Amino acid sequence: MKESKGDLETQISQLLEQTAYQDSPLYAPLRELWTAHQDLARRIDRISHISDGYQSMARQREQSLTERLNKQLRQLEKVARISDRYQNMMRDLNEALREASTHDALTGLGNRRLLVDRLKKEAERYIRYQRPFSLAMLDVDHFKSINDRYGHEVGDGALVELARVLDAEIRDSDLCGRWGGEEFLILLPETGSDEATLVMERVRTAVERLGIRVQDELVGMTVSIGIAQHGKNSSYSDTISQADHALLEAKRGGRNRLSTATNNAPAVSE
Ligand SMILES: Nc1nc2c(ncn2[C@@H]2O[C@H](COP(=O)(O)OP(=O)(O)OP(=O)(O)O)[C@@H](O)[C@H]2O)c(=O)[nH]1
Repeated sequence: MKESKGDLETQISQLLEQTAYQDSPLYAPLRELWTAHQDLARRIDRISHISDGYQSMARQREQSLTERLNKQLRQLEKVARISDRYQNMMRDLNEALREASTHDALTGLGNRRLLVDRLKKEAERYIRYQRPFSLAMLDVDHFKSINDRYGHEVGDGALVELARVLDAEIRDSDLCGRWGGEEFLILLPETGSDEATLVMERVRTAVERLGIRVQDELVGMTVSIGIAQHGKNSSYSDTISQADHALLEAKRGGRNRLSTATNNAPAVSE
């Protein structure tokens, strides 16, 4: 039967302790061998102890490194989330600013700046391609009396209703904006003054039919409209002036009517 290492070592140690064998010629070499073996075993023990220590140190360092890395990753994720939120906020804010700078707060229609921008573009297109376009300037008739009689809030509500009707009556490619106060401007691309007159007559009738409900009363409202087709050698502001003059003409002619500028001489139609 094979002896285990432990058994052999016990045996040798017991042999060396017995005085009876001390005179044997093998005793001294065996003792030397035994001492060398024990020395070697101690050194191996020490080395494996040190190695174990190193290994556990390395494991600990590895662990703390992983923990530090995970912590940094978590912080990075947090920063990325904050940055995403911040960017979304900035995008929304920019969008709101852009909307506020180009749209009227009361009616939601385009404002004077947006209208002028589009007008300039249409005037440039006219120079390049000679595509016709027309402008219609609208003003609510006797609007002051609505304010005076029912109050400013009802007046505001009437303007909102009016804006909704104007926007509903025109094509998607047209642009209706608030020029200021109770004045509105409609830009009609690809439209000559004859066609613009038809469209605006439809708009005038729609407004005339519109009743603003104030408590039990239905308050009527009408608009006067001046129309001008953009012409050769005209700037966009010339066309605005022509539409404005035509509007004055419609007012002078009795209100609730259209006036179309022809060669700078407005022709009134009821
Ligand atoms: N409620 C309200 N009223 C406004 C607003 N902007 C302008 N107005 C009023 O619109 C009225 C315009 O009055 P006028 O310029 O005298 O013209 P009008 O009474 O409409 O008479 P005509 O244009 O001559 O037919 C003024 O009373 C302004 O205060 C607004 O945003 N809300």
